[in-house]
Amino acid sequence: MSITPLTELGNIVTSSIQTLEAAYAKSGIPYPSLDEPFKPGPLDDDFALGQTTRVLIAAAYQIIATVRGPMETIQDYAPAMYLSSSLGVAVESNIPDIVKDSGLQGLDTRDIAAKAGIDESKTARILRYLASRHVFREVTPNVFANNRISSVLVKAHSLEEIKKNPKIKYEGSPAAAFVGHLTDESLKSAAYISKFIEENPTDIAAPFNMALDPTADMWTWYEKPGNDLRLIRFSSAMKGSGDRFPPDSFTKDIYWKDLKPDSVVVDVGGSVGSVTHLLVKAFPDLKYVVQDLPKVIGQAHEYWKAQYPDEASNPVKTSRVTLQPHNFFFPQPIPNASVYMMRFVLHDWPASKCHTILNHLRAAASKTTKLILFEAIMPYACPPPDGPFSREMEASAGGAGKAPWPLLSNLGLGVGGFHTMFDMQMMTMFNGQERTLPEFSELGRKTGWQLQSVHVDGPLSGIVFVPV
Ligand SMILES: C[S@@+](CC[C@H](N)C(=O)[O-])C[C@H]1O[C@@H](n2cnc3c(N)ncnc32)[C@H](O)[C@@H]1O
Repeated sequence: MSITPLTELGNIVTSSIQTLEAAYAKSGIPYPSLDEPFKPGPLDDDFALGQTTRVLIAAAYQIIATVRGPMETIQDYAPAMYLSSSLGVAVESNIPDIVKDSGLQGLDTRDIAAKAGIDESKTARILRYLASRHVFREVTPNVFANNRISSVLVKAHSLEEIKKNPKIKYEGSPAAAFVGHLTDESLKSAAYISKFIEENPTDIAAPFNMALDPTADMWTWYEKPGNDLRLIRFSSAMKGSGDRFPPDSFTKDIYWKDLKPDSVVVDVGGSVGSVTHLLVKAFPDLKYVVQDLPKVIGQAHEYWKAQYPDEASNPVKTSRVTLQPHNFFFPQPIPNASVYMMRFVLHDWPASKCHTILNHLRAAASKTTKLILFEAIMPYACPPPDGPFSREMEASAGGAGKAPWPLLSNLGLGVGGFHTMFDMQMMTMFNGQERTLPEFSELGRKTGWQLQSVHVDGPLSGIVFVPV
C-alpha cells in the first residue's frame, strides 16, 4: 500500500524533531522551552537547522489543514483580526514589560491592569486569547507570565523612562515596533482592502489612503504633524527587520569585488543608512551616499552620531558617507555612480511608480553602472516554471532545493507565509507588491535594465541589473 500524505507529513514532523533535538543534545543545550522567556542561543542562526524548522512548520500546518474540519479552519482564519488587535493592546499597554519582573510565576491581572491603566476583566480576556495561541502563559487562573513569544515584545527602555519621554517608547525595540505598526495604521488600512479591490478607484492609491489619508502616501503622512511617534516606530521596526539579515547578505564579494577605491555607491531610499553602515565597515575605501526624504535624513544624522560617539571617526564627518535628502521621483542628483542600490524600496510601489524610479536611475547611469536590488523574491506555491533562473526561483522558496512531498513548493507557512504576508502589507499600505523573479525582470526590461544575476540568501535576494 502506498504511503498516504498524512502519514508522510507525520514522518516529516517526527524526523525533523529528531534532527533538532539531536543537534541541541550534541551542543549540550536543552531545546528552548515555549514556557520560558526567549534567550538567544548558539544554534539560532544555524542555516541547516533553520531549514529543518521551516520544513517542520510547513508539515505541522499542513497536518492541521488536513485533519481539521474546513469550517473550523475558516472560523480560525476569518477572525484573525482579533489576533492583531490583542497583540496591539498588549504592546501599546506595555503588558510584556509589566509582567517581566514577575518571572515564571506571573502577575495577577488585577495588578497588570492597574499598572497598564486599563480594565481588569478585558485585560484577562485579551491575555487568555493570546495565551490560547501560545503568546503569554496563564500560569494559574487570571495570572499571566511572559513566555518565549511574548518576551520578545519587552521594550528596550524601562516604563519609567518611557513615561518621562514617550518618544522613546519604541526606540531599540523592533519587535514591539513591528507589532505597533501592524496593529495601528496597517490594521486600520486592512479593513479597506476589499472595498479598494471591488471599487478599483483611479484617484485613491491604496487601502491606506481610504482609511487614513486620501492624498498623502504613507511616507508623506508620517512627516505630517502628529505622526512623529509613528515615524520613529516604523524606523525602529525597519531597522530591526533589516538587522535580522546576516550582514554578509549585503557585503558578499559578488556585489562589490570589482569596485575601485572611492567608487560611489548610492543607497537610494536608504532610510537612516543601516545597510550602508554594514558596507562602510566591510569596504571602508568606497564612497557612499544615503538618500531619503528630508525628515528621515534628519534621523540618519542622529543614527550616525550615535554609532560613532567619537566624532572624528564618524564617516559622515570624514565625508566617506554623505546623507542627502532626495525624492526618488525626481532626477537622480548623483550621476554615473558605480552602484545604485535599493533595499526593500521597490516593493513599496506599484509597477508604474517603479518605472519612474528606475528610469531616473537609468538616466543617471553610466555604461558600467550596476543596479542592485535587495528584495525578497516571491516564491510560487507550486513548482516554478522551467527556464532561465528556475533554480534561483526554487531556492527562493526555501533555500535547499525542492520541497519534500507532499509539502507546498514554498513550504507554506514555513517560507511562503512570510512572503505572502509582506505582499498583503505592501498592497494595503502602498498598492505595492512583493514580486516574483519574472516580475522583477519585467520592471528592468521596461526601464533599460537587464537582469544579470540573482543571489538568493534565505528570504533576501540580491538582484543585479546592468544597463542596456
Ligand atoms: C521600506 S523602507 C527601506 C529603507 C532602507 N532601504 C532599508 O532597507 O532599511 C523604504 C524607504 O523609502 C523611503 N522613501 C519613500 N518615499 C521616498 C521618496 N519619494 N524618495 C526617497 N525615499 C523615499 C522611506 O522614507 C523609507 O526609508
